[in-house]
Amino acid sequence: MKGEVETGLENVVALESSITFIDGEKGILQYRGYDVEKLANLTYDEVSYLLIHGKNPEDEELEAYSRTLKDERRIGSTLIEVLGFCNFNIEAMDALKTITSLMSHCDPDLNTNNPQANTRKGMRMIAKFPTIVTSFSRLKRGMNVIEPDYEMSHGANFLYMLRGSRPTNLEARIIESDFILSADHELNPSTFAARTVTSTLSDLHSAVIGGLCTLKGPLHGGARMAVMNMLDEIDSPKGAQNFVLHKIEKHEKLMGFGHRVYKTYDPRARVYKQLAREIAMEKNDMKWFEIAEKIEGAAYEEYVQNRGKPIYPNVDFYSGVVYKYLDIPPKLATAVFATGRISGWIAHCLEQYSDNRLIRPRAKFV
Ligand SMILES: CC(=O)SCCNC(=O)CCNC(=O)[C@H](O)C(C)(C)COP(=O)(O)OP(=O)(O)OC[C@H]1O[C@@H](n2cnc3c(N)ncnc32)[C@H](O)[C@@H]1OP(=O)(O)O
Ligand SMILES: O=C([O-])CC(=O)C(=O)O
Repeated sequence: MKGEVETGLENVVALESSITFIDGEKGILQYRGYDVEKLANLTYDEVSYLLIHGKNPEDEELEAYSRTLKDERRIGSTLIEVLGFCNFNIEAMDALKTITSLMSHCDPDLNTNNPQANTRKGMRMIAKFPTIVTSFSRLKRGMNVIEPDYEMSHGANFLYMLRGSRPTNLEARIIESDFILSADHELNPSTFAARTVTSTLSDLHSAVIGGLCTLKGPLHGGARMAVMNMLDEIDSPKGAQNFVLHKIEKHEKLMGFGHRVYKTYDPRARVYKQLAREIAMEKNDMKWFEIAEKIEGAAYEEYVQNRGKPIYPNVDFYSGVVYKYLDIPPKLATAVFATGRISGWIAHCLEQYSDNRLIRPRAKFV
């Protein structure tokens, strides 16, 4: 056995991948060689195709990809019935993992594990996640489930199914960018989990369930829900400074801040901050944005003063602010993140299957 224990596998390079590049010192993030800031202006379908197929789609390829995703949006009455049985005190993530598991039973490619079948299975999950999450949310609020629209964009249809009314153009644009910005992030914990499941040659639904269970934790995607709860708790820009000081005094983590890889501002947080500003202005309600800016300012100053170095917002911070403005309930936040992340998981699982070696590190016995 070589080497010392790297706790949390920090800086351990576990595999080669041609999907996503991160420079954590400079704050650069690229999917398939393209800066995420630019990709955030495309459609989710385009970026999903890019991640999964490793190239930009030709017009007709995008047309066909998008058509399949739209046509696959519907979930059957059995899945809706089971959603109805889910405990409504749970987070949408728990419903999503239950339904993903059940969905595998109904998948026509259930027992096939080749690249074509896995791409089809992956596309079904990408298409149906918005329907599952929004249906759960509506049932939880005692409302009827909305049939998907088969023409709207991925993002616009998500908000339509959540609310039962069409979103504004800006809202539709913002949720589309949200799904793109959330879509992939190299070997983050949930993707690593999904790849580990894949590396045993288990099936794609199992790998995605592994990803969902991992994303849910508050140190990972669960921080997005925690950020929304924090905004509610602070409730006014005046309360932000004290909130941050209190966290430092109690040696508690500030949710939506810090990152294993970024030593500087997370490039996605910068885009989310701009989106949050735009939606706040459209709604003529700067409250959540101002609270967030105060938290960010206080976190920077107080951590420099108390710990000698700043902490910066990560992807979960301003996305939580954006969700406040989109009226996404906190218990839905991490499942909305997963609705974007699913394309990244599928891309990584396909890459893993295509050149597989069992992922199996060692422990140092003590
Ligand atoms: C989609 C995503 O997963 S993005 C991350 C979402 N998670 C969060 O926002 C939760 C809050 N953040 C954190 O817990 C961490 O920053 C993590 C889990 C993201 C990264 O963790 P690690 O790389 O293991 O860093 P670790 O937790 O060891 O922190 C290193 C130092 O920075 C401090 N630190 C890191 N993040 C924070 C934070 N959010 N608030 C306060 N201090 C922090 C730690 O206390 C530690 O200080 P010390 O060296 O004085 O003990
Ligand atoms: O990369 C990570 O460790 C966490 C993260 O930002 C993500 O999954 O988007």
